[in-house]
Amino acid sequence: MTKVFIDGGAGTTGLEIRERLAGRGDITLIQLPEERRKDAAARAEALNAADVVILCLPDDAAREAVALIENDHTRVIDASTAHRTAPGWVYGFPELEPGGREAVSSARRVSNPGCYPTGFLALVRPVVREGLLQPEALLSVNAVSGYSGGGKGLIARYEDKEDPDHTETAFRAYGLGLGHKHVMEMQAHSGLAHAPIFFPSVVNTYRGMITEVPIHLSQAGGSVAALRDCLIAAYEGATTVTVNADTHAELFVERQAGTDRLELFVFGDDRHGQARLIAALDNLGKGAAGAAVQSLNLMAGLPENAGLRL
Ligand SMILES: NC(=O)C1=CN([C@@H]2O[C@H](COP(=O)(O)OP(=O)(O)OC[C@H]3O[C@@H](n4cnc5c(N)ncnc54)[C@H](OP(=O)(O)O)[C@@H]3O)[C@@H](O)[C@H]2O)C=CC1
Ligand SMILES: CC(=O)N[C@@H](CCC(=O)OP(=O)(O)O)C(=O)O
Repeated sequence: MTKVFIDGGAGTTGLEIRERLAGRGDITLIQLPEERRKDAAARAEALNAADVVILCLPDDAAREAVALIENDHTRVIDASTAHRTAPGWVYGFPELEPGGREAVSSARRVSNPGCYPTGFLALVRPVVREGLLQPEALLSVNAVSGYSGGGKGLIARYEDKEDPDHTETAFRAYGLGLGHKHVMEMQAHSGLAHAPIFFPSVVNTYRGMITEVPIHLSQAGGSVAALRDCLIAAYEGATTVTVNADTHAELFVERQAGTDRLELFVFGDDRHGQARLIAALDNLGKGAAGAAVQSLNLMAGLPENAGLRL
């Protein structure tokens, strides 16, 4: 029986992870009473008693939680941005690189990928690795997220009419200063020499995400089929990542809402020399809780897809 403690278990991602672990006979959850869930001493005790801890905290609190671990036994999955490019941390995306599954299985410290980078990297990393796209390529990423992607604070902004920043707008672009916290992660794990230009946005729906990378075929593989074949080969045998060969799909942001799947598409036309690489996922699924539970399963030697919504 694997003992798991979710630090930040009352937050948006923490609650999603709890739902996926509920009723499982192979996991025991260590839980703190509501009044002690932010008490450093209580957290330290739970962090050190667990086999695996999952940090669903703001970045600074996640760093603090890691510092509170004083033994060699407790293994960590950090859902925050704090350690995604940090030395000594394994990137918790088992399908992304050959050997990724083994790396996560044996890791003591795993950083859970960001929701936007999950879609971007799934599309771009295999194409760079196989040499269809030069590392010097200059890319852009357009993405749209459900508002749960911003956690309790952003959920309140959309759902609580008393919130000072309440909005009912359908579409909101943000990160316009081009310094979004996910950009470094996207560059570091893609193998690109230059950071992509990132255009994130939020729509007035709770969950779901679409991430797109537009590409000129003259700098990427030469044909739509070459790009699609590259992705199909990269994810052969993967169960959470699939490549859909539909060339005329209409994509709704909620397409994978409520699932832990990551679905990839390559649209385009060789005659126009352009392609659109698109990923559909749930920001709270493969973009957060689903990925964390998948890593937990691998680290604990349990069936990789246990508890996942596939
Ligand atoms: N939402 C998403 O789609 C995704 C989120 N993430 C990342 O996951 C992490 C959690 O995000 P999310 O669940 O959305 O955020 P939430 O704001 O919904 O939840 C964070 C939780 O952490 C608690 N918390 C804050 N500080 C402390 C502390 N010092 N000790 C104990 N608990 C604390 C908060 O308490 P309180 O309830 O009192 O505020 C809250 O319950 C973040 O780093 C985020 O970037 C990653 C990918 C996707
Ligand atoms: C809609 C929205 O606000 N999304 C969040 C990203 C959510 C997420 O992925 O959190 P991590 O940074 O831990 O990966 C944002 O852009 O900051």
